[in-house]
Amino acid sequence: MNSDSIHITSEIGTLRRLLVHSPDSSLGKVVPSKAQDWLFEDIVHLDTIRKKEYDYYTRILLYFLDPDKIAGKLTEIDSETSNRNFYKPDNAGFHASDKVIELQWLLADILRDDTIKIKLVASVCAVEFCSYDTQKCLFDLEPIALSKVLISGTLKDGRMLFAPIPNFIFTRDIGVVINDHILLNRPAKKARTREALLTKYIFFNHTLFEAFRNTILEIEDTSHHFLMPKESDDKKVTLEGGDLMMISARHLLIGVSERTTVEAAHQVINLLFEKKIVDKITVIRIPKKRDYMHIDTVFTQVKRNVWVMLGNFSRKSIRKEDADPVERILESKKKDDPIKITQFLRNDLEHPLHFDGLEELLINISETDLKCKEKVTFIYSGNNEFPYDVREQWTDSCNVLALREGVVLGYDRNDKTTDAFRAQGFHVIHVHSLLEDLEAKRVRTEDLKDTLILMPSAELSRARGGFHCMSMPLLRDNLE
Ligand SMILES: NC(=[NH2+])NCCC[C@H](N)C(=O)O
Repeated sequence: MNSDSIHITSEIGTLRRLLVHSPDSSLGKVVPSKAQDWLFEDIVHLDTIRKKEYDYYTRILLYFLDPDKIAGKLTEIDSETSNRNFYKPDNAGFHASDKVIELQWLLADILRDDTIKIKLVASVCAVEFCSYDTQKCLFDLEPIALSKVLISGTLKDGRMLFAPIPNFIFTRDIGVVINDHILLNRPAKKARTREALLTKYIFFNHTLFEAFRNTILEIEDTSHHFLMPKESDDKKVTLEGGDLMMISARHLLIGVSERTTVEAAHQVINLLFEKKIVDKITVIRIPKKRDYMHIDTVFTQVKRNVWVMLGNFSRKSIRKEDADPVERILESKKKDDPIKITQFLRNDLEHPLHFDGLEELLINISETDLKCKEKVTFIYSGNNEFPYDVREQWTDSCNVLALREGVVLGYDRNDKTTDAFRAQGFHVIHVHSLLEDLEAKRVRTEDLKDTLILMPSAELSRARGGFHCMSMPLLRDNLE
């Protein structure tokens, strides 16, 4: 990749390149009593999640980002005899796209260098408390076999060396591209530690990222945290990509949430302002709650002037204007707003701006940053009707991925949210029919406008992330 192969200045510019990880065998190892530790809501059926769900995601991504790999070839790719080899990163028939980039494929690549292999195996063994013998056994593995073990935790003979990392499919959380810089995460949850380690080695060692070595940013714990008598949440530095959104060329959003601490936001602000990478950073504090683990579970952007969000974070619902007076007065006594928004400007740190509600901020972004002249509109989770609003937010109605401005991927199970998309004039199409139309050349990807593409989701949604989480964009066109 050349030096313009990593560049992100918005959430909706045409997507050109991203990092993904398709469900590996470790998803089939989650057991009920462990599911919560491993951050899954339920156990999933491996074959279904791969064949009937995630493979459709791969197909649609390739159709949009790297069509030569797929257009007109689906019958052959998906024939019985092909055995899904096209989708398996360890197989010679793997698509090996450099636009829809699979992390396991990059991992195997860097392991071909013995020096990197020694360092990475030793680091993984240190965090996983492996014996010296296990370390030696890992070092003796071939790069492809080793990449599989480092991810799944299991040897070919079925022996388990350490826990799997089933959340590796949520590549969003490993970091974020901010203009031409890559900010790496520090996971809040132990179950995600190895993901951060593996990707750090990939970014620092794979030739794909050679031109970017000097633009990788990391943040660390401070002496304050080490010296505190007991772990204080806010001084701990944890940061996950789902809480970061590069919303316009000079403006970054940071969520302070269950996963990202105030101290991490503080460090990111100082670091990015010092290096003059952005001019504006807005901190959005949401409740530390499993339901809203990152800000991208609460809202994402669809078009310059269209956002999908959970109505509970709406100023209107906070004020409860429609409630009867007694209820309204009692409610207004509660000081704790569910959301607190503070915007820092690089040139005037002492005078941050405050926003009353999420809509106010998003309208400001559309109008001020993105110079939008049209009316800014909101699509609410579950059409803003209780209990569908919270039910559908739980299954990621607010977590869509924009392939282009106005063309987004979402789950097919969020019916009321889908109705709300329709009501705003969006065309809704299921990925099965879209792929058929594309293969039959009845439609071209560039013809799609204002479209919600519905993706199968029965198993995927149990892992508690949508397509925004399942993507780490590396390159998007700048918005005009
Ligand atoms: N950006 C996101 N919202 N990611 C969702 C991650 C879901 C994952 N099971 C976790 O709890 O960590």
